[in-house]
Amino acid sequence: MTENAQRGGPSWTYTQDFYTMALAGTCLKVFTDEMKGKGLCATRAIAADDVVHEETALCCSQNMDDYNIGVQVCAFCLKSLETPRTQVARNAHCRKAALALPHHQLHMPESAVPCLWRETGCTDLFCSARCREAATQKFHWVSCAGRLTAEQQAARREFLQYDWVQNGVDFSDTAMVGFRIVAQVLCAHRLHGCSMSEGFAPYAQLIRSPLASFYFSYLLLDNVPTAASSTAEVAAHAAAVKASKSDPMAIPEVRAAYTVEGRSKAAMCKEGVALLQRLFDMSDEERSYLNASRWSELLGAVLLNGQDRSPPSPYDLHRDLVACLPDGEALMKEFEHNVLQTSSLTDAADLSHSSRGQGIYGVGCLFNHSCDPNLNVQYAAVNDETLSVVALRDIAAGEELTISYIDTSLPYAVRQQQLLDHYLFECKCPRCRCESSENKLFT
Ligand SMILES: C[S@@+](CC[C@H](N)C(=O)[O-])C[C@H]1O[C@@H](n2cnc3c(N)ncnc32)[C@H](O)[C@@H]1O
Repeated sequence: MTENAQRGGPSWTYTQDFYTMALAGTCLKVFTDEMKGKGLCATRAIAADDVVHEETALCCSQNMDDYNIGVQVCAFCLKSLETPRTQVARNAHCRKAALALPHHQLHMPESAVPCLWRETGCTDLFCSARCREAATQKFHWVSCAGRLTAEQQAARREFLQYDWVQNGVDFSDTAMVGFRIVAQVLCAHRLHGCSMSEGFAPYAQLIRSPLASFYFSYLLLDNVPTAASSTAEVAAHAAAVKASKSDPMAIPEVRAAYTVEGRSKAAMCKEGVALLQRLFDMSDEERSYLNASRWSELLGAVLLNGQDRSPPSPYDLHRDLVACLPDGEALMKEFEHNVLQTSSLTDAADLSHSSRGQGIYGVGCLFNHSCDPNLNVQYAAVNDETLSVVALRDIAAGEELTISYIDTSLPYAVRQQQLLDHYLFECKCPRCRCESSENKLFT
């Protein structure tokens, strides 16, 4: 164990074989850095716009709110199974309005393959028999609602309805990914005869931190000053950021928000894992492996490594298609105007709400952050759970490969705050170093 890990911080140790296999034939190489932990660099020169990496997810999962309201996606790859019409009807709460969608017949509906245990209560759908088979082998064998006893089903409902909002931060989507990872580990153990640690091995490579290390203070502060704010505000903000490094509770707003509830994060993890133990009817061996501290660490790993995995919206795809037809744009504008008149929606953009999810990528999560990244992550290239990473500019052999974890158009102070709160590090990329000295001159 590294010194860092002994102090409760993330461990930089990893299994070389895991990455040797995963990176074979790519232009990527793992390196370790004292500050950043593991990272990836280029083994050869890369040209702008080249696809640098493509990978399917170790695990991906629909966000809990969308799952609970029945937004239909493939339960394996998250591809949307809605038609533009069903999407409009759901978002506008109005089937009649959706029937007027111009040129709706242009949409070729995705097939929806039901779960093998639909007769006994599973409502999950898949986009193909192949996805159904992959899901069954990987996790669905143990988590399928149609295969659970009444007591397990009750625990499953409790898990889905559990209050995952803790101190103003919603952990439900993280819990949903964690749930799927636990199902994968148990499926490897029960169906494929692996030990619990073998089943967990791909996730043990991920940078870990207990949930208690995550504060999200930027989500709790209403008026985070920006670089454009007054100098005094920037100075006060900088002082607050500095204080928050050793003690986030030093920010009064954070302290206020964090003390309103009686339940601690540790209690949330304990209750969450107890639900999982009931839900999966775990044996003693499984319970001792998947205990509250591993669950907390797993949620931490998901928070640090989860990547947005939102399938393209069928409504957006349809609107773009219709816009290419004569009068198409005008037709769509008129349609949206009419929907807004007849529904409770106030913004046409709300019609596009498809489904959101998250993916965990074994190699993709090794890209470190820079506020001036040389790579861009694309999801829309393929309508499944594939991650595709493209070069934003020419990259020299040996250069570190970086993506941005946040919106790079944000001002320096806000970027630093978000990275610290969510990813637990201070960014010292060349752009931040430059802007930090400008800020010092300012104040
Ligand atoms: C998605 S992981 C990236 C891979 C990670 N370095 C590892 O060892 O597995 C995100 C974590 O990497 C570290 N990290 C990423 N970019 C960094 C940077 N620019 N400076 C310092 N630490 C960074 C932080 O600990 C962050 O929480």
